[in-house]
Amino acid sequence: MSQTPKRVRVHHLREAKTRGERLTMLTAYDAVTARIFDDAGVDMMLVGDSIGNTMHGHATTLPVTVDDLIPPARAVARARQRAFVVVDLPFGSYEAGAEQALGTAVRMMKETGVDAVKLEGGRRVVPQIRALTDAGIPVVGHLGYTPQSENLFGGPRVQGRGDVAAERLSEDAVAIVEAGAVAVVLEMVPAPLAARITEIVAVPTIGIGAGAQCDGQVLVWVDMAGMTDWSPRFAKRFGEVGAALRSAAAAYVDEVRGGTFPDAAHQFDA
Ligand SMILES: Nc1nc(=O)c2c([nH]1)NC[C@@H]1CN(c3ccc(C(=O)N[C@@H](CCC(=O)O)C(=O)O)cc3)CN21
Ligand SMILES: CC(C)C(=O)C(=O)O
Ligand SMILES: [Mg+2]
Repeated sequence: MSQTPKRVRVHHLREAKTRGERLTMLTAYDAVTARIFDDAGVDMMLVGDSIGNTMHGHATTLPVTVDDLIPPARAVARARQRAFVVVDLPFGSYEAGAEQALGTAVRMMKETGVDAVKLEGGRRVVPQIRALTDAGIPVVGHLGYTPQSENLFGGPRVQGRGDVAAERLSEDAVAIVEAGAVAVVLEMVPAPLAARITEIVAVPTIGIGAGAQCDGQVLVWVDMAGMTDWSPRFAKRFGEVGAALRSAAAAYVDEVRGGTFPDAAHQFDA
């Protein structure tokens, strides 16, 4: 008899950090993959705005809307048995201020069943994080290279190099944690700086291209599984699922064309 595993809840994140247990996070955009990742023991699933450049065929995350993210977030939350589910607040849905962020986040919570929302930025989003936290909505922060600001950064670049930038990034981390962030994603941050931020904040840091000293790691699942021709340097391919899928589809095409599928086992008698 299979038992439903105990759900990862917000307080488990801080407990994992205290115990020195590393947290694992992957993106998920649908129920099929969410079930597989949950079953594999992934602690947290992110319905990321990376759905834009992965599943929706955009070049970046910028065109992604709240309406784009709600159905996938609902599917992942529904499929989840154990993992903590987070949805990104997409570009343009929270920057204007606490009121806009609250409207977006409340809608996400009401319509999807996720556990938390994630938004990008440091001190500039402190009022938003405070308002959501006050409303009972857990917020995950995101610092370093924040892809929604790629036009300002001039592309994907490591953030926090040099003493001044490192100090600014550390202060941003402290500020968003003080505002209520329950975890902080650190993207493309020099490993020693990510290690220092990990030491000074009480909530878990989740790294992506931020070294091994973070409290957890996150990857975009299509990068992790080897579904694409190219992925960022920090993303290791842990499988060749793209090649496996291509070969399954090619075998299907061959058998249909050759008349060997469907066979007796896959059709119905009169
Ligand atoms: N598939 C995918 N994987 C990701 O990790 C990811 C997304 N999509 N979309 C949202 C953001 C955007 N990210 C990106 C996108 C591009 C690079 C990139 O082009 N990196 C180059 C240069 C890095 C450097 O300056 O050293 C690389 O060669 O890795 C990195 C992170 C990370 N996130
Ligand atoms: C890269 C991760 C952290 C993310 O924000 C996303 O997948 O959208
Ligand atoms: Mg994102």
